Amino acid sequence: MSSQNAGGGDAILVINAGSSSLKFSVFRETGAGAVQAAINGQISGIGTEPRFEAKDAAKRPLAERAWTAGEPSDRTALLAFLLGWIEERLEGAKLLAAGHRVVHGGTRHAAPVLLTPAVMEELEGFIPLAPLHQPHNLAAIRALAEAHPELPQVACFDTAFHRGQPWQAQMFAIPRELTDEGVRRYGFHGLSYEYIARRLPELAPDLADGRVVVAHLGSGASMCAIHAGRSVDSTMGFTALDGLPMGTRCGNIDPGVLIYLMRQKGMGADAIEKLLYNKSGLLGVSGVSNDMRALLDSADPHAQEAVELFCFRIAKETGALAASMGGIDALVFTAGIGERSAPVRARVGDKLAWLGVVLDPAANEANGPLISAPDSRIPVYVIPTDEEQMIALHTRKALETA
Ligand SMILES: Nc1ncnc2c1ncn2[C@@H]1O[C@H](COP(=O)(O)OP(=O)(O)O)[C@@H](O)[C@H]1O
Ligand SMILES: CC(=O)OP(=O)(O)O
Ligand SMILES: [Mg+2]
Repeated sequence: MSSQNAGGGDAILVINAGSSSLKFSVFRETGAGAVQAAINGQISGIGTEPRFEAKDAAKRPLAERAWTAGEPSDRTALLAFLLGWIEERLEGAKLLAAGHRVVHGGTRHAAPVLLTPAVMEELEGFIPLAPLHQPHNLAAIRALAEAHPELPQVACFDTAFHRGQPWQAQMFAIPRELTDEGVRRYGFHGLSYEYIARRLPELAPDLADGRVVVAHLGSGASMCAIHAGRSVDSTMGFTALDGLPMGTRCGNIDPGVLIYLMRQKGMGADAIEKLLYNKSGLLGVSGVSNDMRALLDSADPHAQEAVELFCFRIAKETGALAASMGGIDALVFTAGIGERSAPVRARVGDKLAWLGVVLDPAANEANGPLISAPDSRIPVYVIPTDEEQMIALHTRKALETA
């Protein structure tokens, strides 16, 4: 890409490559290490009907495109299109680096890292631990390195924010050799939690040292116990399958079920992986959809059961995470469902009445930020997450310290 700086501030490209989408942002430096998003966009429907859209900082549409059946639309072709589009849009501004969300960083990476071939090789080793995410994260890095070998690239890990958890939260009760080789609880969605941990004290300064349960409810869903800005426990474990039921993932499950599937159903690892990652969760329970909006609109009793199970498990995990911290001073909802679904938040709120949670229905309908009533024992917030901004800030910092 161009090394000419034609004004507008140097740029950082952020890529969040998911299982069926490729989200991206272009951030511009605004001085003193600060960054501001200039473009946000995504290619969604990868593997089915890819669609590209991009918006400017004021959320005005910049471009849209769909791919017709005959056109090449595999990941490589889509990424090449995306990079070409971004390059044109940079209009000569200097691209400093690309920052990527990489879901699994193993035990070693407690901070973002500048990518080298050796680090890439290490990260490849985590593909079996995050089959829905890690291969796509790394493919985007590789494609970009091929097209622009000189461009510094930084990996920002979903696991990093959780690396400081107490050992009890990280350990499974299995033979120690397995723990030592890395079979432990890692936790995910760390970039989102880190963003919330920074943002919440701006809204509520007295919560800076508090015990906060954050519910990240997107198509992947998890919850985190944050005490004084640090992760102390989370619902996701070794992989992003654990914890809450999700769009298509099962969440917490008795490992005896897996043995049953192997013995009684003759299922192998690939079939079990597909069942638990792609066919379970809201989709599996409802038989209708993995999309919360469709379930809330459906009269099908199984759709209603899926919603109820989701809310039940969120309430249950809130209690567990509060116990991990010895109490709870606030509850925060974030990500797709957490930010936009008043009915889900209302149901969870009802189930936490024992804790003294009382929501303000009008504030909840308006998506917050404060959605609890004045007489609620703890405040409840809705805070839109911004993983991309966290990645841009980390990438900027990694360049400075490199
Ligand atoms: N208004 C809404 N009401 C309920 N659920 C919603 C709403 N808008 C989005 N969602 C849900 O949010 C999910 C996507 O959340 P998001 O955080 O963008 O997920 P991800 O980044 O994991 O793809 C969708 O699957 C959809 O179910
Ligand atoms: C880790 C994870 O589940 O990510 P996502 O929510 O993007 O699927
Ligand atoms: Mg997400």
